Amino acid sequence: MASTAPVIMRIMASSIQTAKRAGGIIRDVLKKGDLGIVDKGKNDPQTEADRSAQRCIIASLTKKFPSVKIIGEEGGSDLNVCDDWLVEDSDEQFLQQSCPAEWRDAKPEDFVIWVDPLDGTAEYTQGYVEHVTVLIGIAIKDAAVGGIIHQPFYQQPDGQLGRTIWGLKGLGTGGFTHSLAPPGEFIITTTRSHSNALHQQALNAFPATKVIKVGGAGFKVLQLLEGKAHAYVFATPGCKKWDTCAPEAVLEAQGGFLTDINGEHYAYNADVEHVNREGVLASVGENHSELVYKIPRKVREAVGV
Ligand SMILES: Nc1ncnc2c1ncn2[C@@H]1O[C@H](COP(=O)(O)O)[C@@H](O)[C@H]1OP(=O)(O)O
Ligand SMILES: [Mg+2]
Ligand SMILES: [Mg+2]
Ligand SMILES: [Mg+2]
Repeated sequence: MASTAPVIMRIMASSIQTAKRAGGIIRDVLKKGDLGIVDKGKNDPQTEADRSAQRCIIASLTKKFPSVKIIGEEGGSDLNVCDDWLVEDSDEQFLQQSCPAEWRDAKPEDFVIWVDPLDGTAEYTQGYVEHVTVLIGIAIKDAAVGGIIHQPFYQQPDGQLGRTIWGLKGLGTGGFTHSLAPPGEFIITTTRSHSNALHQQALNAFPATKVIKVGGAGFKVLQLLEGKAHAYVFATPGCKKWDTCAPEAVLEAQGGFLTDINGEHYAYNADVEHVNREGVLASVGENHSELVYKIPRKVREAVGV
């Protein structure tokens, strides 16, 4: 079954296992205590966990899918990794499912895999480890189609650490229980470490009953999926394609939307600009275009300039 399954199914099944392994690396670096922090820019740290998790993911997926384009947040990585970091297996349960017809004939050269080995690095370095996710997003041509969101520090009821959420458009989602956000309230989830005056103006335009400030694009989308918030607002550039590809695919496989603040989808082919210049607006799906028009036009015009 595994070797004959369509490419999208094999990439998803390998990415699920690889994201779990990367999560283990992220826990190990924290346990050892030497984070090896490097500043890539303002409010833009990188740690040994970002570097090592990326090497694990890109080496594993490159070996399995040599003709698929893979773009990782941390740039070119040394792919000569120890066997322990080379993930060869696939999620067999995922492979039992049938591939949506629309993706069955996609060829390796149609794909781009967008890798954020550790989303929420600022929070990781500050001890908010529950905000951290590993994101593997799978695009076919321009569209974010599949995604893995792995939470290395999620505490399972049996005490085990880590859970893995997946979504594939046309198939659905797995790894979590979907809940609706409370009716009669309007809860916004937004950045805790990358705010500015313009972003604050956009937030002020919404009649929010509560604003939750947490780190990471992956964690904020999980809050939408689990009914803890109605909308995710980020009205400033700063997020990149590897931050939004996996969250967009998972959220939209569950009926939500993730777009820029004008309501347009980003394109995820290999030639796009990495920065999401027009910000991020995500919602559980009931009223996405209404949310777009809540943001004052002046604010929308100023974002990305
Ligand atoms: N100004 C920025 N510079 C670098 N990365 C950013 C910036 N703004 C957002 N990001 C990335 O988008 C994620 C979500 O943003 P926020 O938590 O502020 O809502 C961040 O965790 C970070 O990803 P990463 O942690 O992978 O570098
Ligand atoms: Mg980063
Ligand atoms: Mg990120
Ligand atoms: Mg990152």
